[in-house]
Amino acid sequence: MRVLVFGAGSLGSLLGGLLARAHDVTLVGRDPHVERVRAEGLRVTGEYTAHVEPAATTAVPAERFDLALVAVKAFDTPAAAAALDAADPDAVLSVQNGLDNERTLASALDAEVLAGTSTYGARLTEPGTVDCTGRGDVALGPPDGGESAVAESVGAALRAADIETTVAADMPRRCWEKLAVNAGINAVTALARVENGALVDGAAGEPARRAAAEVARVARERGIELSDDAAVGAVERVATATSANRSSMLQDVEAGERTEIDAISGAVVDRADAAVPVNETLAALIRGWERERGLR
Ligand SMILES: NC(=O)C1=CN([C@@H]2O[C@H](COP(=O)(O)OP(=O)(O)OC[C@H]3O[C@@H](n4cnc5c(N)ncnc54)[C@H](O)[C@@H]3O)[C@@H](O)[C@H]2O)C=CC1
Ligand SMILES: CC(C)(CO)C(=O)C(=O)O
Repeated sequence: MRVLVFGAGSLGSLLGGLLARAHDVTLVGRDPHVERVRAEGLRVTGEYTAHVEPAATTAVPAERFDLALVAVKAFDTPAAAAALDAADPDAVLSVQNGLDNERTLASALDAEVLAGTSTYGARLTEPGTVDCTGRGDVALGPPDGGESAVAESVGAALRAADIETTVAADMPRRCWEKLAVNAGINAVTALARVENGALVDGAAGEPARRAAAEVARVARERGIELSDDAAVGAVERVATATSANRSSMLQDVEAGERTEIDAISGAVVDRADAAVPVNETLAALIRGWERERGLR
């Protein structure tokens, strides 16, 4: 398969690096990472050990691709959609966090867009090197649920590269459950400056559980079957499994960079029929910090 990875940062480089063991992969990212991959190849360390030589570029080549895998931060999705037009991909898979990414991509591209969730942990440690900090899995399928031949063939391509993959007919529920996990963990850990494990039995766990229960309520308002217990249980399970992790939002705040708050807590607030006070508060605090820093 010819695969274009748009957003060769942490997750894009990990999945792109793994895919390059079985497919013809082109990474689209930024220098100095792209420059180093071109010169020395891409090293994958941590849970996997690999040295691969995918093509790497800072602009989407005007060539045909079977699959475009989108791994930019959610606020860069409109730019990704505009840039991907040049590559004319047959299928597009978003592995990003947050709601709306698939809709943004589908509205701009003449391709079958698949929803995806990834629980792999990835971190670019230096240009040319990505560390897999946790083996997880990718779930993918049509964004509105159901089955599709394209989803099956993309799933088979990921499995051929030894990426743990589930082709799922219930992506709407899975995306909302992942949203509950991110709404519960990300802003709380970023504001409290704690690792994910502090939410398991520490005082910061209470707002995390309340935020997740609000996501479940909003999901049900939108016709998705997600119980409070399932959403809260997912937060507890992920916080336990990733207890030593600093969430991506905590890392963004520590690096003084823009966060994905709009696509996570903000998306919950935007879709709620009634007040979601915990998510409203978390979104307002992180947005306030971003404004203060001139990031929005
Ligand atoms: N890193 C992880 O372990 C996980 C990340 N995710 C999600 O995956 C998405 C990506 O996350 P990360 O890889 O951590 O972010 P990242 O910031 O490390 O990677 C994104 C990359 O896209 C590049 N990029 C953005 N716009 C571009 C453009 N126009 N042209 C070329 N390159 C461009 C950036 O330079 C950056 O290197 C996010 O939605 C995140 O929430 C989900 C699960 C785990
Ligand atoms: C699952 C979790 C919370 C792991 O840290 C994550 O997706 C993130 O940090 O963005």
